[in-house]
Amino acid sequence: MAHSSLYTSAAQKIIVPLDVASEEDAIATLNKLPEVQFWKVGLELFVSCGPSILERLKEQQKRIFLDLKFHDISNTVAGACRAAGRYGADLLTVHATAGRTALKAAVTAAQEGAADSKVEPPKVIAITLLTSLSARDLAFDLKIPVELPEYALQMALLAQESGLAGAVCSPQEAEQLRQVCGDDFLLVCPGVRPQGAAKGDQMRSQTPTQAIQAGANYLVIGRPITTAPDPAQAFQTICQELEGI
Ligand SMILES: O=c1ccn([C@@H]2O[C@H](COP(=O)(O)O)[C@@H](O)[C@H]2O)c(=O)[nH]1
Repeated sequence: MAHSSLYTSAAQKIIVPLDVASEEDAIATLNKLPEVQFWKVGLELFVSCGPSILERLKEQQKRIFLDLKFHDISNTVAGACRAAGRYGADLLTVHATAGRTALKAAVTAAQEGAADSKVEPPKVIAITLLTSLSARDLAFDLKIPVELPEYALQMALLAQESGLAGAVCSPQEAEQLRQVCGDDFLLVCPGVRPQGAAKGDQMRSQTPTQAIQAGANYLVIGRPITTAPDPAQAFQTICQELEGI
């Protein structure tokens, strides 16, 4: 059986970030990983080369997670989401800590932007707590006197109450968020590491199998794939792991 049909359902759950600084490098990454259907464009690439990379992805019928993590006053978040809504991305991020008014404004504005350019609106999802932060960081540096799982849950509930479609959380919090927020709330999990892979700056990681079993809809997996000696093989190995669940 061809790899493309064997790994289709698992492949659709994996979002690979294009964490590179030029459109040329992004296209080179795309070409190395033709099986990847869902790509993430984040701050490094978008700030480096602007929205033209989104056009390149759409030309190839790829799905797009526009991970710009807006965090500002509500008027500014709304303006950014209106502009981002015009690109036809599938997912768009804002920080939950922008607050209820900004979150509500983000959803409305993303829909307005999409209507302007006659595309489907992106699903707006909230960052609960960056996966690079530990319980220690939360308590001692951010001075937030709440246990980390409870904090992530409260941020997800704030997002849900504000009309967002889902949240970004670590796989370690996914099970609780799935139980409380229900099956219709999207859970997108970065911080996913195959067994034995380097964690880098990810502080709350789990394996692909653990993340899916905990209730994640999508896994964001970057460096374990993109910096592997054979990225296509690394992607395929993760797909095989997920097909075996
Ligand atoms: O809490 C968050 C939110 C976003 N990310 C993004 O996911 C990828 C993870 O890349 P790896 O190479 O697999 O670590 C990266 O683009 C982050 O910006 C996150 O890690 N945590």
